[in-house]
Parts: sequence; structure tokens; C-alpha cells
Amino acid sequence: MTLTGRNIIGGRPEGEGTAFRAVAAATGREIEPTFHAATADDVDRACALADQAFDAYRETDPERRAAFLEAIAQAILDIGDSLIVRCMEESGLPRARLEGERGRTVGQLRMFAGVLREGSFLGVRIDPALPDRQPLPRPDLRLRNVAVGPVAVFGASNFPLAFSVAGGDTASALAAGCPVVAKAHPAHPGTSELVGAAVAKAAAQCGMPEGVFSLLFDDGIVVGQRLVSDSRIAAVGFTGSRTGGTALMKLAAERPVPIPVYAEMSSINPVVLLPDALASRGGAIGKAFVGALTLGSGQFCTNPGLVLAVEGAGLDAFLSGAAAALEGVAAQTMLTPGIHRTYCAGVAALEANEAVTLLARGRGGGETQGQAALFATSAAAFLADHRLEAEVFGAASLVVRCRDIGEIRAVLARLEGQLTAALHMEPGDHEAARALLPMLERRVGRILVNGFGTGVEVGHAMVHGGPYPATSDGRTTSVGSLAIQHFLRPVCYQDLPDTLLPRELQQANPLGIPRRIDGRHEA
Ligand SMILES: NC(=O)C1=CN([C@@H]2O[C@H](COP(=O)(O)OP(=O)(O)OC[C@H]3O[C@@H](n4cnc5c(N)ncnc54)[C@H](O)[C@@H]3O)[C@@H](O)[C@H]2O)C=CC1
Ligand SMILES: O=C(O)CCC(=O)C(=O)O
Repeated sequence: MTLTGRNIIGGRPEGEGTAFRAVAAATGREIEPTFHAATADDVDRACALADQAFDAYRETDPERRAAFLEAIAQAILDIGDSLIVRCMEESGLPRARLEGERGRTVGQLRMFAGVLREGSFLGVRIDPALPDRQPLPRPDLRLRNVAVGPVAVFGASNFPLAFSVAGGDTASALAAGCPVVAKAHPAHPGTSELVGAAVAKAAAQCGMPEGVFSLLFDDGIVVGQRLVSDSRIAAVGFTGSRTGGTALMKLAAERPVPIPVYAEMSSINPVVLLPDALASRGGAIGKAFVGALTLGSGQFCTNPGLVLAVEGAGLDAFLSGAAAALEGVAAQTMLTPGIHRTYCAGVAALEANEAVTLLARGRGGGETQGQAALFATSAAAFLADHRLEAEVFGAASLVVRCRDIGEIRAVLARLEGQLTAALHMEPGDHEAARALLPMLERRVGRILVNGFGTGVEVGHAMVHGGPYPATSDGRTTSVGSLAIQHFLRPVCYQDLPDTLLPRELQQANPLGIPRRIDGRHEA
């Protein structure tokens, strides 16, 4: 497919707004074609079409929406290798990673098709009428989840497929019955157009209303702001910086009708190395840690940015293993020159901090490549300096040397909300781990053992979320089937005649979906 450089509004290429070009991540040079940022009229039209599509789309049969999601997955695969080639050029990410990410994207769309067919996302609850109840009769109450309305989705720079135009937010919003207006990330407009055209093609094939999906371009923030401010947008999905996410939260809260923003933002993902684990395999954990730290040049929100351990021979073994591994790691192209600059500034700030020691660096590289770095400090210094808690987006991590488990506890107690926490342990560490779990539950969305948080599994029990600032709302997840809850809200129908009820609530259960009757799951 030849790129047009135009927004996709209601299935058609449109727009003559300000021109910009994509930049090759490896060289910093502009690449063809010219893209056109959406104008105020383009945003208005995309939102109007989404609004017009909403009532018809939200009541499409779940089976039809499932087929639509599967058609999107197939259309993405049908783009073929040109998607991977364009994406490699724009993001600097290697082929194997992007092929894997395409598989994850397609798998995610198909998982939501399964969620639609299974039906429990509708959350149906029925409390049948009790006309003879004393002292008062009970009315007939029936609850189902309905779609919230058109959703604005912001593509993430670091997952140009799985968290972008047809990524998790779009898949879960479309599954819920919400039209999507996607705002392409300026770092990969060509990839975004290819995927956006695949979504539009699938929508046409499946006979979906034309406003079910639109894609808008911009190389700045104006289009995103207009979109979030538009009265027809009912919710926002975002993955990116804390600055961007909190700006959108503020904008959404200040609207005449505030709307929820589901933003996944910054996280440093503490890794706790417990004493027996360190004593028995400190060096091996150090080597595995470097693998997780430097994967994708560290450009994961799940990247292990903070390591906590009690000082001693085990920690020394970890540090030697990590330093030896890190020194052999080649510098890798980062996603954008801006992200590279921000990474270098974060590393420089750690280097300049008198309480921080540089332990090891990866190999140096070219102008757009990130050089990995490992630093250390004491628990006392960490506790005294809030700046040490800031996310450095890239392959940099800070080891906090603690005098005892009490200091590990004190550092964890100080941390902001996180996506993940990892505990490395042996059976002899179980008591210490048990004591830390309640505190970790308060601070993180996922607690894992003897591993690292990168490479999130897409499934039904996954939580990719966590308290602020990991996300704007820690009650759900942005990965996995539970993400559909972002875009649903419950409606109760009291004493409606059966013929007026939506099919999922009708007495005969014509859709055959799981329901709770009087608080118990229907047999
Ligand atoms: N923790 C994480 O998962 C990630 C963190 N980052 C951090 O963010 C920095 C910048 O990277 P980006 O990916 O460009 O993230 P970003 O947050 O700057 O941009 C993400 C998207 O939001 C839009 N946007 C940003 N600020 C906005 C505002 N005030 N109003 C309306 N729209 C706005 C942008 O146009 C873009 O489409 C990185 O250097 C890194 O520090 C980036 C990606 C993921
Ligand atoms: O580690 C992963 O698979 C997902 C990471 C993520 O959500 C992110 O970096 O934004």
C-alpha cells in the first residue's frame, strides 16, 4: 500500500493540515511521504462521525464485533512485510521484536473476539421481582454493562503496534462497543497509517458504521488536546510520559462534562533481591537482570529501574555478574532523538549526583543510540533525595544498598505507585517475602517472583496497571481481557417488560451468556 500521509476519517483519507515528516530513528533523517496534521475541522468531523456511529455500533451483536476484531487482525497480517520494514525504520526497533509485537497485537484482537463470544464482559445480574416480600415488595432489577461512548486512543511511541493504533486500548474499546478516534504517535506515522487503513478496511468489509474508526495525525499536542476536549469523546486511553498523561487528565477533568482518562505513565518497577537468593545465585541473577534491563534499549514501562538488596557477599556477586554482562551490551538505537536526549539527561543527572556511584556502562554507540548504565546509592541517600525515584526511560537502573530488610522496607514504603515489583527468593526467604507482600499490594499492580516485569503476558488474569503515577486509575489494567472494563458502565433496568429488555437481560437468556441471578451464577 502506498502511504497517503492523510488522516483516515470515516474510512477515507482526508486532510490538508500542517505538513510534517517521519524521522528515521537510526539516522535522524526525514523520510517520505509528507503527513498532514489534523485541522480543527478534521477533529470535529472524526468526533461527529464517531458519535453518529455510536448507537448503531454499541448494539451490534457481540458475534459481529468479534468478527470485526478478527478481520482487523487478518488485515494487519495482510499488510505483510512492508509493515515491519516501515516500523523498523521509524522506531529503530529490530525485526524480531516487531514481528513478535505484531503477533501480540493480532493475538490481542483475537482474545477480545473470544471475550465477546463468552459474554461475561456484559456483567449481567438479575434480581427477580419479589412481589410478596414484606414489608415491601422488591422490584425486578436487571443490570448489564453498556459502552461508554466514543474513545480517544493515543498511540505509544515504544510499542508502535501493540500499544498503538490497533493496540490494546483500541481493541478493548472496539470490543466494548465504543467507536475509536486514534491519535497517531508522531514518531511512527507511516506505521500508524498502514495499521489505520487495515482497521478501516476491516470496518468496511464487516459493514460497520463509517464513524467506528478514525485516525488523526499531528506532530505536536494540539490535536490530542482538541480530541480530549471534544464533548463527544467519552473516555481516553493513553500510554506515554507522566507529563503527557497528567496534562490529559487535567484537561479531561476541567471539561464541562469531565471524562475518565486511562493513562499508563511512569514506573521504575522495584526488584527486591532477598538474602538467600543472593547467596545462592547472586551472579546469575545479575546476568539475567541485565538482559531485562537492556531489552529494547530499556524502553519499556516495565523496565527494572530500581534494585533493592541487603549489602554483603551475595549483593557483591550480583553486582559483579551484572557489571560483567552490562559491559558487553551494545548500544541500541532509541525510538526518537527526543527520547534519546531525555535518556542522556537522566543518566547525566545520576552521574552528577554525589550520593550516586556509576557501577558499569554498556558499550558506547552512535548519536541516536542509548548506552546502558548501572548506578548504586545507599538507602539513606535514596530516602533523602526524591529525584532518585524519577523514571529514566531507557536502559539505566539504580541499585540501592540497604543495611537490612528494615531499610528495604523503608525504601519500598516511600515509593510511588508502580506497575510491577519483582522478588527474587529461595524458600529461606519466604518469611521476609510474606512480610513485604501487604506493602507491595498497596503500591503495585503485579507482584512477580524470580523474574522481571518486561514482556507482559496478554491474558485474562494479567494486571498491567497500578496506583498513580504508574497509571491514572489503578482499578483496572491496560493489558489483558479485563481492560474492556475501561470502556463499559453499568445500567440497571427496573421493572421493564421482557420485550423492551436488551436480549442479554431477557428471561430466556437468548444469547446463552453467563449471568448472576439473585447473586448466584446461573446454572
Ligand atoms: N513509562 C512509559 O511507558 C513511557 C514513558 N515515556 C516517556 O515519555 C517521554 C516522551 O515520549 P513519548 O512517547 O513521546 O510520550 P509523550 O507522553 O510525550 O507523548 C505521547 C502522546 O501523547 C501526546 N501528548 C503528549 N503530551 C500531550 C499534551 N500535553 N496534550 C495532548 N497530547 C499530548 C503526544 O503527541 C503523543 O501522541 C520519553 O522520553 C519517556 O521519558 C515514553 C513512552 C512510554
Ligand atoms: O513489557 C511489556 O510487554 C509492556 C510494556 C509496556 O506496557 C510499555 O512499555 O508501555
